[in-house]
Amino acid sequence: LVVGAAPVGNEEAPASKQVLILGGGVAGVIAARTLREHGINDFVIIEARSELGGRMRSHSFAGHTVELGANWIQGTQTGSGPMNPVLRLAQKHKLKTRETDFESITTFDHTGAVDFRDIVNSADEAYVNLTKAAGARVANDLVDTTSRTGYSLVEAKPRTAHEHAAEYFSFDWEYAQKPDQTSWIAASWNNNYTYGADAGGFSESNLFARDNRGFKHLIQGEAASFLKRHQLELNATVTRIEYTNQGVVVTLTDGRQFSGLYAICTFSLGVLQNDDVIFNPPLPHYKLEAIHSMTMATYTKIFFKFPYKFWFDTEFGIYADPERGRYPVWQSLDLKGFYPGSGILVATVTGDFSQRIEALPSSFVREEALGVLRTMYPNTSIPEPTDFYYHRWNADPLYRGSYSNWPPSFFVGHHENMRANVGRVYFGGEATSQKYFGYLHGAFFEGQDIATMVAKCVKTRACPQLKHVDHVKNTPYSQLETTAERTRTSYTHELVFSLLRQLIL
Ligand SMILES: Cc1cc2nc3c(=O)[nH]c(=O)nc-3n(C[C@H](O)[C@H](O)[C@H](O)COP(=O)(O)OP(=O)(O)OC[C@H]3O[C@@H](n4cnc5c(N)ncnc54)[C@H](O)[C@@H]3O)c2cc1C
Repeated sequence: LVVGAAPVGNEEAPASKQVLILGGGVAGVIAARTLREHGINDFVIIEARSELGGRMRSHSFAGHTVELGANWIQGTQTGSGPMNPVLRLAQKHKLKTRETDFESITTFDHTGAVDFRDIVNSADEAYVNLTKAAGARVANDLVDTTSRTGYSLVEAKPRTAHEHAAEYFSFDWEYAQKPDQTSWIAASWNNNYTYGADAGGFSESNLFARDNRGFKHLIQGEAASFLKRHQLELNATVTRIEYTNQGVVVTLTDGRQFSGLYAICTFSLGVLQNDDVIFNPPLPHYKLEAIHSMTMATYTKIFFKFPYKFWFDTEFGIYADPERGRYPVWQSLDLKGFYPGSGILVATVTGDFSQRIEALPSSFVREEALGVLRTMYPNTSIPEPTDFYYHRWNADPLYRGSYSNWPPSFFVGHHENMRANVGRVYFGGEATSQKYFGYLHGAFFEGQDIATMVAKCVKTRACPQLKHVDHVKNTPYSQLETTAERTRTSYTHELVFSLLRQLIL
């Protein structure tokens, strides 16, 4: 395929391809499919790994296929309402799934099994109240703040280990970060657009992929249905992207170059944040501010294979450790409808705790997590696991985390800037989805939307420039000065009064 890249100058250079699609995850494959639907076949997907799928990543573990990355179709469809496009793909490719029952839980603390399911239910209610209150804030044009503030204002203030574990299960386990680190308003719309049928979302249902071909099969199967061999370049890692208003040239680690009239970059937010790919000219300041203001969170699944099942018969075990976020969620795959008889138990950790275990040797993490199981089952002799694995998403240079999360200091203007094109490089992936950031369907819609736009560019050469704002602005400083002035004045008055008081006394 290709190569002798055309130089990128001031005039439109003869390009090897009309469109370069950088990355072969959901966004990249759906972008390719969309271009094809618009009659554009002169494109190539450039993917670093030896297969398509990206963060849909399965792993052969103890004789079964488990998912290191995405596992659930989150939100399906309510009646004839909007349908999650990932569900449509799953149906087309006959993916085996199983509905998850989040109420099927057993609860534990440092003394063993203790029933605090009522507290878990209250935390679920608090989460619903949190999202409702966020809606009221939007209606009243109030500023965003942290989800922690939101929880406090709806009077959900976890104090005990049980309350923290319950809150974790309904919040951190979804966003991969704490309420303190997460926007209140964006987290709520992200939830509502996915799960809230009355807010235009899909449904509350979550389908767990449990297919021996792997969840990735739906994207690989889809690619196989339309992609030609010459439209795909695997084992091709991009190190450099040179761009102008006339074209794009990318350079790979092995020195090969590809040129295109346009490029769609679907690399994760983490990859963009970590300078794993160099842009030339460097990305403009507004773009960099946006990229570095969103968070690439981390969600880690820790897989154990035991010689036999000794644990709960529910789908989940919730463990309340005195330290919040320390191995709080355990999911059994050794269940009817999942992988019965498999002996597989999965613990999940997120956020800072994920980063911590990524920095530790696997043997240490294995013992630490086994220690938690011994705490949960003080009267049971826990057998030695015969297999153990977790993926270090944060250290992985192709992802640098698991999925994006919206922090409270990230504004809608920032998000527009994240999505905005620079020259002829367009950006699309889960993180550029304003409604569905973090999710597979976010990546799907972005791949589709950006490719539709680029298809128009190719056909008409009249290319829409995506909106960006040069400066994401705060409250006008003139108003702040007035306030500061006022504060200073009253402070001075207080000082004078206090000195006078001292003199008098
Ligand atoms: C642990 C975990 C659990 C998750 N759970 C769920 C879930 O249950 N449900 C859900 O909806 N979502 C879930 N997600 C999120 C979901 O997986 C992502 O939103 C989605 O897969 C992102 O797709 P994408 O195409 O935007 O990005 P990616 O999948 O990251 O695709 C980008 C591609 O670019 C490639 N690449 C990166 N750098 C380079 C380079 N320099 N050169 C060439 N190629 C490069 C990568 O290999 C990758 O294939 C989870 C993710 C993780 C990690």
